[in-house]
Amino acid sequence: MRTAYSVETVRAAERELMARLPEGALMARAAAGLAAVCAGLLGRVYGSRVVVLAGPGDNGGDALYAGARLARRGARVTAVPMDPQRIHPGGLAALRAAGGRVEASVPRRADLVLDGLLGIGGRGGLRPAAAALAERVRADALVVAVDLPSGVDADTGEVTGPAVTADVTVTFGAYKPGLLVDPGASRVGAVRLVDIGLDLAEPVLEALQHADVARLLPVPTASSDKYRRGVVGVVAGSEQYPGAAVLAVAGALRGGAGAVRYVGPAADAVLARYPEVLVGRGRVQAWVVGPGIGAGRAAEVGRALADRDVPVLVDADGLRGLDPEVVRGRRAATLLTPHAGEAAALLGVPRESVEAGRLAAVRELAERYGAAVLLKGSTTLVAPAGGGAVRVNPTGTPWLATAGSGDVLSGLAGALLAGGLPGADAGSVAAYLHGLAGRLAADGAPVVAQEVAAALPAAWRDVIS
Ligand SMILES: NC(=O)C1=CN([C@@H]2O[C@H](COP(=O)(O)OP(=O)(O)OC[C@H]3O[C@@H](n4cnc5c(N)ncnc54)[C@H](O)[C@@H]3O)[C@@H](O)[C@H]2O)[C@@H](O)CC1
Ligand SMILES: [K+]
Repeated sequence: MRTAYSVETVRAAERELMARLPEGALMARAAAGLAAVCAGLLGRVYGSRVVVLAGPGDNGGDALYAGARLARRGARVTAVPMDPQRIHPGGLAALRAAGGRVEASVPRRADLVLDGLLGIGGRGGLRPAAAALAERVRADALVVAVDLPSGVDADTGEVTGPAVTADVTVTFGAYKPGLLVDPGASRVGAVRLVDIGLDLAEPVLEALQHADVARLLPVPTASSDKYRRGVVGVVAGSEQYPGAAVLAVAGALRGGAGAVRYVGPAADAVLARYPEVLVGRGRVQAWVVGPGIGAGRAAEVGRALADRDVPVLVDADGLRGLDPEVVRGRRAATLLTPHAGEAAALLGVPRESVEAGRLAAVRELAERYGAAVLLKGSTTLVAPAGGGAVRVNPTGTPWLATAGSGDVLSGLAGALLAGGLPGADAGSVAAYLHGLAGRLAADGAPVVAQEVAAALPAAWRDVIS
């Protein structure tokens, strides 16, 4: 499991460690790790041109000390302070002693730029002085962000004004949520973690890895029959959107359902493609309701939710007008799977505010509905029902933003619910497999939803091998 920690937790761990170490030891560790990554990126340090954008705090200190290390190895290092009156004194002295220079404006030529403007102490987008420096960075220089790209909020990934876009981010002690959640995540480039010995408490964000998914996947045993493996009831599709039913069923079948029971007006289309499907109501171990059902079918959603002891996934049109009290009153797991627009409608806010504050939105929905919530998007997030760490999905490809892809995901997550996984596990494992299948199917080229479903077995095998 990859874990990310809040600024508060990182600062607490830092205080605790600093109390036991000589003054400056922690910053020296950070700077040494940073300089080593930069040296690796430069290949040849001697004679290279390095620019250090130095902010007023310790982030600038890290960058200046790293600059000093590179200068000692023969790099031509120029520091440009954001505010000449406020620059880390120790870092500045070290850089000068190593032969580095200080200039008021960004040099025209650079091989590597260290963004040490703001770290975890940054609040909001870059203010004008910092933004002006960041803008002058030449596109052909490698940009290495110190701890995080300046202007990205460490706790949320929110970007509320100008911000740096890095090729590489060297982060200290722990991943911060802002490195893993969009829009911040799309500005970090490759992330390198430098261990500085922090002893960290609870993470606020986690990302599953292959081994975690392999451990969570329900695998049939010799004593399993189709009912124990889970029957998934799929209420999906309409005359207008029969394909949504076919794709949700495909996801459920490929997700390891013992059987799929289809309820809705697209039975012919479903059976034509999957003759193994049962049609009509009956006992199920989980319901998937909503993909492509269109408007005016709230009664069917209500009927699934009224089955209080059976896990239910609600997606797409099923989410319209969903009553928090009904969801909160359920005993079995409920998993809601909105995209940003649907989440915005549930929260009564504009879509843009969900996209800008994805972590806050998914937490708020989980809290309001007392349900696990999977918020789809460029970084899919899954919040558990009872609070606790949010999962961020590390797999996926932009090619997955294709019609019907979400229907496959719903069926897949429904199969995992039927297999006995709790809501947030079902959602995060489904997102992981779906993203992996998308990558395998797309392989750098456009992909359609059916192919994502067809690639699920390959993704499954990849995870367990
Ligand atoms: N906490 C830790 O465990 C460690 C922290 N270290 C470094 O220290 C950094 C944090 O240092 P600081 O607490 O000094 O904070 P920062 O260096 O992130 O920023 C501090 C100052 O920037 C200014 N500022 C804030 N928002 C701004 C904005 N939007 N535009 C312009 N100026 C703004 C404020 O004056 C603020 O006091 C970390 O990111 C990391 O680089 C490392 O040295 C190692 C250990
Ligand atoms: K930075």
